[in-house]
Amino acid sequence: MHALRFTKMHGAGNDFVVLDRRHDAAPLDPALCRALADRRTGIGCDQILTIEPPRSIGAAASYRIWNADGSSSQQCGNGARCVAAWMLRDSVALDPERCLADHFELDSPAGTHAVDVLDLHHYRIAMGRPIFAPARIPLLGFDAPQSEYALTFGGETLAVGAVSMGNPHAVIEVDDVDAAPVANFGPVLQRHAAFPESVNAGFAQVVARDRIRLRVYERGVGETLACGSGACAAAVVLMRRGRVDRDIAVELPGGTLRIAWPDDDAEVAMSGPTAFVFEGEWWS
Ligand SMILES: N[C@@H](CCC[C@H](N)C(=O)O)C(=O)O
Repeated sequence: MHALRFTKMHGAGNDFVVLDRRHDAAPLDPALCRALADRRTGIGCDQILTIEPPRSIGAAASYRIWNADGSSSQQCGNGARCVAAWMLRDSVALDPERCLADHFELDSPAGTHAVDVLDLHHYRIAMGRPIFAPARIPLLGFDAPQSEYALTFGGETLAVGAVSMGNPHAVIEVDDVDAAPVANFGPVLQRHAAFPESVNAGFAQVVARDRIRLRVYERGVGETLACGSGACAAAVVLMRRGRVDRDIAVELPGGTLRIAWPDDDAEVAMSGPTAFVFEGEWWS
C-alpha cells in the first residue's frame, strides 16, 4: 500500500488537491490525476496542484496544474492563491522566525507571479498581461485581435470574446447569467474547430460598471464554482469594450474576486480568498 500525503484546499469554491512535490517533480500520470479527482472513489477536486522547486531566481516555489480529467494547464488563478497560502503556512511551520514575507513570488507554467499577502486567507496575484493576438490564444481563422469574434456553434452565430491569460478563454456576454446555457454551449464551444487547444468558456453578465456575474465551464473539468483566470479573462474583455471600469468585482457561484487592470499595458491583478479544508493520506 502506498500513502500519498495531500492537502485539500479551495479558492472561492474552486477546489484543489495540493501535493508537495518539491522532492519529486516528475509529471503526474493522467490516470493518477483522474483517480485523485474522482468525487466518489478519490479525494475529489477540480484541479490537482503540484508544488515544485522554483524555476526562477528568487521565487519561493513553482507549481503545475492538472485538471480533473488528467490534462494539464498553464494557468490557474484560484490555484495560485491556494499555493501562496500553502507556501506561507509551510514556511511558518518550518521556521516562524524566517517565514515568507508579505510579498513573494511563485513560478507557474505561465510565468512568474508576484504575490501580496492581504491577510492569512486573502491574496493578490499578478496574473500577467492578457494576450489578445488570435494566434497566441490560440484562436484559428482570425488574423488580428477583435473585441468580439462571430463564431457559429449549436446552430447559432454568437459574438465571442477571446483572450489568453496563459490559458485560453472565451467570453460570452449574457443578459442573465442564471439562465445562461452553460452546460449546453460550454462543451460545444470547447470542441469548436476555432479553438485547437479547447477553451475555458465564460458566461458574463454586466450588473454595474464595477460589478459582473460570471459562470465558467472549465476545460478539463466542466462548470466550476469559480475560475480565477476566467474572472480575469471576462474582466479584461469587458474592460476593453468599455463596458465596465478598470477595477471590478467578479461574482462567481462560489465567491467574489476583485480584478484590476489599470491600463492595456499593465498586468492583471486578481485578489480573493483561500481556505484549507483538510489534510490526509490517499492510499493506492
Ligand atoms: N480554475 C482555474 C483554471 C484551471 C485550468 C483550466 N481548467 C484550463 O484547462 O485552462 C482558475 O482558477 O484559473
